[in-house]
Parts: sequence; C-alpha cells; structure tokens
Amino acid sequence: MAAARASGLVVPRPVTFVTGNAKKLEEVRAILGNSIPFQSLKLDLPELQGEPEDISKEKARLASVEVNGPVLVEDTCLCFNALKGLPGPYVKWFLQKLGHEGLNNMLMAYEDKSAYALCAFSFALGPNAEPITFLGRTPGKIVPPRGPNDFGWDPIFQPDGYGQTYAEMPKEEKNKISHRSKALDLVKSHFADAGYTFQIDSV
Ligand SMILES: O=P(O)(O)OP(=O)(O)OP(=O)(O)OC[C@H]1O[C@@H](n2cnc3c(O)ncnc32)[C@H](O)[C@@H]1O
Ligand SMILES: [Mg+2]
Repeated sequence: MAAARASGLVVPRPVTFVTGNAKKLEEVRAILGNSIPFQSLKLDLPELQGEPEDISKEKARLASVEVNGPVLVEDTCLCFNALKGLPGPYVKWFLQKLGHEGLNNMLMAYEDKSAYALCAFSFALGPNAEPITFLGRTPGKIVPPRGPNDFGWDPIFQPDGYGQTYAEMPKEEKNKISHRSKALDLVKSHFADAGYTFQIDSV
C-alpha cells in the first residue's frame, strides 16, 4: 500500500473513472498515462438536463453512490455559437438521430460555423462529498465530415489553427489540444495540489 504524503489526504479506495463510452476511456488512459492511477467502470449513467457543469456534477454524485468511493466522470458538449451553445450537452442524441450531415445542416442558415468542444470532468471523493468540476474548452468550426468515423463528432470538428478535423489528426495530436486534455490538465493539477494518496482495493 502506498505511503501517505505529509500534507495529503489518504483515501482508502482507488479512483474509478465511470463512463459508458469506450473511446473516452481510451483517450483518458492515453492522456493521463501514469499520472493518476485509476480503474474504470462501464456504466451509462442517467443525465440531468441543464448546464454542462451541473450535468457533470450530478453524474459524479450518482457514480460515487454506485462505486461507494472516489470517482471521476465527464460530460462532453459540442456547442454551436450560431445556436447559442446548442446542441451542447445534448449532442449525443442529435448525432444519433441526425448524423454528421444533419449537424452540418443545422448551421445551413448561418454564416457562422464556429463551435467549441467542452469537457466537464467532475471528481467526488465519495458519496457524501461535493463534486469538484474542471472544464476544458477547444474552439473550432463545424465542417462536412472528413476522416475516420470511429469517435462521435470527431469528423465534423476542425479545431482552430489546424487544417485537419479531430478525426483526421493523429490521436497524440488530438490529445495534446483537445477539450478533454485541457480539462484533465486541471484535474492533474488539483490532484497534485491536494496530494491525495489513493489506496488500491485489497481483494
Ligand atoms: O457514459 P458517458 O461518459 O456519459 O459517455 P457518453 O457517450 O454518453 O458521452 P456524453 O454523455 O458525454 O455525450 C457526448 C457525446 O459526444 C461524443 N463525444 C464525446 N467526446 C468526444 C470527442 O472527444 N470527440 C468526438 N465525439 C465525442 C460521445 O460519443 C457522445 O455522443
Ligand atoms: Mg452520457
């Protein structure tokens, strides 16, 4: 079992990242590397309607009850500026029903194709703790789909300053500039400042 740091909090359980999305998990693993050891639980949690931060916090509350320990969750939004931030947290359902073409068509009436990808990670130490949220945002624009279609809306999001969509970029490149990596940078800083020591479950 890991030794406690002088000023840090010793938590008698490992951190569990709860998500129903295997692609998110893959990216979180690649971005975090060994910086924050965690285990994962595949669970598609019910999601509140509302602001991204509140949706994410509520997911963390539900997840920490399920896990009965420290949890990390995230909610991802794709926000169109011409539509004042919509579809935002509802992009999953828009994508499922309308596809990439439909998402492009939603912006047909507008000259402004700008958008941003937003990731809201929430961390809760346990079922009775208030979750803390970390936001990461990457600006870009919505384009007709280009690149492999293996993760959500990656083919139609082209980050500012790049000629490629998220889908066309090598994974390492996306992970350097993505909404997810920006939010995880804040998670890492928080963990470093708090000096948590998470103990591994003894089976
Ligand atoms: O269990 P959870 O973690 O909620 O996983 P989910 O797939 O339901 O994810 P969200 O509720 O956050 O909905 C976000 C939608 O955006 C998609 N998505 C998330 N991150 C993405 C990324 O980096 N690139 C492209 N699509 C992404 C994802 O596949 C969903 O359709
Ligand atoms: Mg979800």
